[in-house]
Amino acid sequence: MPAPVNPFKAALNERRFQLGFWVALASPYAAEVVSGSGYDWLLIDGEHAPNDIPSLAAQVQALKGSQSHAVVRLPVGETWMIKQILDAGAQTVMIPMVETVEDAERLVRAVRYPPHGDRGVGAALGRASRFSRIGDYLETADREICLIVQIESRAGLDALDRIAAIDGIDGLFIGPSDLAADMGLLGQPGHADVTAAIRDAFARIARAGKASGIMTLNLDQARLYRTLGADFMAIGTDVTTLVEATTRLRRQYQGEDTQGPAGSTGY
Ligand SMILES: O=C(O)C(=O)C[C@H](O)[C@@H](O)CO
Repeated sequence: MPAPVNPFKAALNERRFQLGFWVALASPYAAEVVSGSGYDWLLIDGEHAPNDIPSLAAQVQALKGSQSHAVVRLPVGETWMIKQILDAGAQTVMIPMVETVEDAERLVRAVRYPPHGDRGVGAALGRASRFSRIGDYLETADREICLIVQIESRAGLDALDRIAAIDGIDGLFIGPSDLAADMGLLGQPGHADVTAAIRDAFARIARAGKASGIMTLNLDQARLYRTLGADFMAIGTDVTTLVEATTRLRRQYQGEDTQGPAGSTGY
């Protein structure tokens, strides 16, 4: 019995658009609630949400059986974190702030078993192999692991072509908020200069034959990103949606203006 097929990786390889949503409440219960909302993937945020490996793993488990694939964003691309979250059953990991070819090549090695990488062998203890019930896991795991790197600085953009060319990098996710900040446009991810940089990045990623990812809380921006070539895109977060919905309900009951923004727009 081989490692489970990674439907998200298969979709990216076939350029079938994948609609996503950000999960940052750091709760398996909340992740399971969102997993019934029809998104192709859910970003389980280990960078900006109060998560650790156990809580990230619990949210991966909470998505099992739903149509939403777990994309786990680690806080940094530490080998030990990658090893543990893959052994816990995550099949798709996203690493923030990748800026060099060397970093990207190290990440590829971290998600692959020898001789093609240096992922530690211990999945027999983990959920990834169904606790050793998948007898062929070691031989079949690599092909079902999906590695996404975030390009979200001018240095990352400078190295983008060489990073995209690396075998084993499946997708490149442009982080508009951090890219805007690095461009001197803190809090303005929708600025025209940021959008121009994203347009160029998407074109270069496509030329490399890789998948482009992004996120936005603005639906008009989302439709623009789709026309620019986004292959996987998150269009909201659990936290901001909860703030907006709960605030709007109170205002409606109290007869207040419900048009005003309820939460942050600079994300
Ligand atoms: O830079 C970005 O934009 C991202 O990487 C997404 C944000 O980190 C996400 O937390 C939304 O604010």
